[in-house]
Amino acid sequence: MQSNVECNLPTPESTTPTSCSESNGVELEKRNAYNKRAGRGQVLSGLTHECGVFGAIACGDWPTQVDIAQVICLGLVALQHRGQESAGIVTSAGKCAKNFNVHKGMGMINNIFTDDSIKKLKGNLGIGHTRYSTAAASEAVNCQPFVVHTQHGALAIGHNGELVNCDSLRRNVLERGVGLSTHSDSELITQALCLNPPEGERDGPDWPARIRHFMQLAPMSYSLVIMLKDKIYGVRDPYGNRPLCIGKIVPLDLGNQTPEEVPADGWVISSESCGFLSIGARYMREVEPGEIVEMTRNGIRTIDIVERPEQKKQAFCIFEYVYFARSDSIFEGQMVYSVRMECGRQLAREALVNADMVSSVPESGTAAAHGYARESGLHFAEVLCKNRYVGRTFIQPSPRLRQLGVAKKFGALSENVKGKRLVLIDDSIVRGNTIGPIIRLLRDAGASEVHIRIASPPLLYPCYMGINIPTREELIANQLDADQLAKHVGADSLAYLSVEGLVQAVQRNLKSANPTQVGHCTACLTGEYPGGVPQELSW
Ligand SMILES: O=P(O)(O)OC[C@H]1O[C@H](OP(=O)(O)OP(=O)(O)O)[C@H](O)[C@@H]1O
Ligand SMILES: NC(=O)CC[C@H](N)C(=O)O
Ligand code: SF4
Ligand SMILES: [Mg+2]
Repeated sequence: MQSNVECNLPTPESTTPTSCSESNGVELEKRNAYNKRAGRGQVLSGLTHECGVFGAIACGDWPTQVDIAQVICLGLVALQHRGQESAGIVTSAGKCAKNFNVHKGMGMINNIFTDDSIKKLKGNLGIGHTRYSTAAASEAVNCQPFVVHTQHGALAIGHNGELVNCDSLRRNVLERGVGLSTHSDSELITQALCLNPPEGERDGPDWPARIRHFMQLAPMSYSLVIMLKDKIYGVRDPYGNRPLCIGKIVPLDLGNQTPEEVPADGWVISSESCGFLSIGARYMREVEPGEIVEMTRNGIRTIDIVERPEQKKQAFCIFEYVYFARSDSIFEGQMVYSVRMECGRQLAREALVNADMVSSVPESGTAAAHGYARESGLHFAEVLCKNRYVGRTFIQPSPRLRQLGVAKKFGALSENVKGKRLVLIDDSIVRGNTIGPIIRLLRDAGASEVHIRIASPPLLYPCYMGINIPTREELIANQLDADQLAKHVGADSLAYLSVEGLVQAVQRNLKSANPTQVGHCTACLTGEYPGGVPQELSW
């Protein structure tokens, strides 16, 4: 085992706010990261997930036979990996509905929704949300969807993302006489949509104009489901930073027809497509960056596509491919699993090792490990068994148990490991807390060499678009280069995928109607933010 090198990593307590006079860049970044995260659980490792949004509407005669609330609930279960703090569903009966039916709560979907609560969520359309907080505390008051009553009826919103210009938009909304009851950027979006558009409205509310107006005020980052009494709007920000896609609910028996040919029983809209088959829906397409889609009982249609400023490129979050999304989801015409395999192949081309076998840190490193194995000709075998019940909601460990760290989560498959020279693939290294104890575990189980290969480049910069990468100094790659980190974690060698390699792997088999517009956000790897460095960060 190699000796550890010294590194000056911050303790979680060192991100406590400092006095107001210490407002140089780093201190400001630290203080704002702390304020923004106030009320949220402490994060010890990894990138924390995002939110998931979901919407469903029945076609044909209403009241419908389609079990809308159950469809949404199952749709949210499929998005559970995107957020485990709280969830909610809001349904509506249609134009004559006096009120929306609302059920929200803290925790996981299966604990929040029971047969009883689902029965009460009657309706012909509805939206749902599962939350990992990025702005405002993880508390019941910030659970989504948000519901407000406007002059023109009720409005509900589910939001995935984070507004980069939250503070100025907040001032703008407050100056127009609107009150806000939380610090949530998603409530802010709800209220911003209640503002009359500058060109005014002739015959009642013009919701598409209001949405367009909001999109001009806030360039990114959001995928939204917006529900009125009898319709749902799906909205993706002009950069396409967060995912959103459309599915069609079709009869269970299609005979010899394709899903495109049969009339829809209903339509769904979701952050990811991974849950569609479980609710009898088929994937149709993505919502395009900047697109506003309207879903009614008569079908779906594009209302508008809002342009990006100054012809900037799309900026879909590349970490959706690396880590966040479920492997069976489809983005840009390709399955996430295939892209992860492609990253592994590329990693083998860039950083081959002379070893006996390839393995992975389950689950998210596994597809890349298979790609690495195929490209290198090395044999793949599992070396770690993951306890799927040690989740984020696990009891706060005592200091003694906390020191055992990831050993709680993984066991070594010692018979596969003994005497072997291993290449171990993980998807990412963030704070560097996970990989060291895993290497120890494998060495204790008899591995003769452990070479670490990471299927993404070093994380160096914070994310202002909704991912919890708090401060530069918490990112281990800003403290140690690959060789130093190898020593620090006790690996025989360590190498990352290059930024160019990652982008190539993502774009190699991508299908786009508009290839010149394709683009991915890599800001946390390169420091190049899609809209330029935000002028006024809310951090
Ligand atoms: O460098 P660190 O800060 O320790 O974080 C890196 C780890 O975090 C993520 O996994 P995580 O354990 O969060 O969840 P997973 O089981 O979904 O992979 C990621 O897949 C890495 O394994
Ligand atoms: N992770 C997300 O997308 C969060 C949405 C929103 N910013 C919130 O904190 O509720
Ligand atoms: S900075 Fe990183 S995590 Fe954030 S949106 Fe861009 S690629 Fe995704
Ligand atoms: Mg992991």
